[in-house]
Amino acid sequence: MIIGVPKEIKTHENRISLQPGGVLQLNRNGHEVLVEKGAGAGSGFTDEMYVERGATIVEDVEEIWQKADMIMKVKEPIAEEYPRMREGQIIFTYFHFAASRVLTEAVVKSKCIAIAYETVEKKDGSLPLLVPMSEVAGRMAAQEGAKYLEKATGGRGVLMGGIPGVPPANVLVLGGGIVGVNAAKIAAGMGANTTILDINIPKLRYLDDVMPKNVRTLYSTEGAIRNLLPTTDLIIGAVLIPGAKAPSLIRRDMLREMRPGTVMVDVAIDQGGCFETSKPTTHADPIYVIDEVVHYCVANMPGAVPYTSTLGLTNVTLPYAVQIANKGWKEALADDPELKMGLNIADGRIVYEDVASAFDMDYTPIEDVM
Ligand SMILES: NC(=O)C1=CN([C@@H]2O[C@H](COP(=O)(O)OP(=O)(O)OC[C@H]3O[C@@H](n4cnc5c(N)ncnc54)[C@H](O)[C@@H]3O)[C@@H](O)[C@H]2O)C=CC1
Ligand SMILES: CC(=O)C(=O)O
Ligand SMILES: [Mg+2]
Repeated sequence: MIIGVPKEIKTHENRISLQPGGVLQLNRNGHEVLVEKGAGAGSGFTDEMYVERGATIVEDVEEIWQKADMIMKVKEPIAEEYPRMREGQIIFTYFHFAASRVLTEAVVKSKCIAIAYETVEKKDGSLPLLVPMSEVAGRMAAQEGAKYLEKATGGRGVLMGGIPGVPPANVLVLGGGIVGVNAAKIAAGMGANTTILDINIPKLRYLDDVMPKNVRTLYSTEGAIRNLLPTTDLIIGAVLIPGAKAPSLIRRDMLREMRPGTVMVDVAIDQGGCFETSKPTTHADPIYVIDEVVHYCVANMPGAVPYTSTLGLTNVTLPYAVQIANKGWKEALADDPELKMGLNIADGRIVYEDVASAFDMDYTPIEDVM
């Protein structure tokens, strides 16, 4: 198979979908890898490193899309990439379809085979291709929150850890999954009073056992959230219903219950966001203010730390990419129920129910396309 690795073109997205060592592994399995010139530079990988491991460097991105049987990306295709997607071509990347009707329609129209990292799912419900990026985004969410709590960036002017004699910041983490736990660890490590809210009681029980003393857990209800808003400094949105649009846990009227300069970091923005007032922002212009509340809604947070993120992402995606390349998508998916969960759209048909229902579009059972 020919595998194409285009350069990411989303704003300030410096990750790449394959590190040089991955090329070697695909070569060893009999596949050819085309890497766009300069695609690894943002993550610290030169063209020479890719060539040394057996890749062909291609200057013209159109040529990569035309020749590749499988395109490996990091972020979802953006408008300028829509016309490049081809019928029957496998695209293996984050799609987050439920957040974008335009993208969903473009992929349906292209008739490509869209295998989404974020819905590959293990039997226990965990999402192996999302985990490392959720770890990065969660840890970053606390860091970014701390930064935007500073006065000069619009925040309340509160130091996360306080000092002796002055209390620390109060941090609410909505969702105690991978993002939430990592956010809470860093926030608590900085000394903040941290509360994790979730609707999964066994998870709260576990977190209560393992988290540091300055982290407490709370069952997530609208009432519980409202009670905390007047004393909260930083809210981190980290809920997920896999494949579906995130639920709006902070509604517009709730902003009035917060103090001016409160900061909200909506990590769940890639699934549409869990605050009603969230809209996607970029690393170039990450925040905006509504009702004196600072909103940070960057949809590709890991893109800011590409060295760490590229290695973390490619550690987990490569074994699946090898399976797809070796067997073709139908056989690879038939052999691996985890990977099968990743198929969202194939041959113009939506086969992931939550994506179809997000936009009231037609749903086709996956067996009909396999
Ligand atoms: N913005 C970015 O750059 C990135 C965003 N993400 C996104 O972050 C989100 C969270 O991802 P993970 O932590 O990996 O998911 P996860 O599945 O590990 O955790 C989600 C948690 O939300 C909880 N939850 C669901 N409904 C809830 C409610 N009403 N109240 C409180 N908790 C609720 C679940 O019980 C679960 O514990 C996803 O949308 C993911 O795509 C992940 C990485 C990067
Ligand atoms: C998960 C995701 O959307 C990202 O890493 O950008
Ligand atoms: Mg994202």
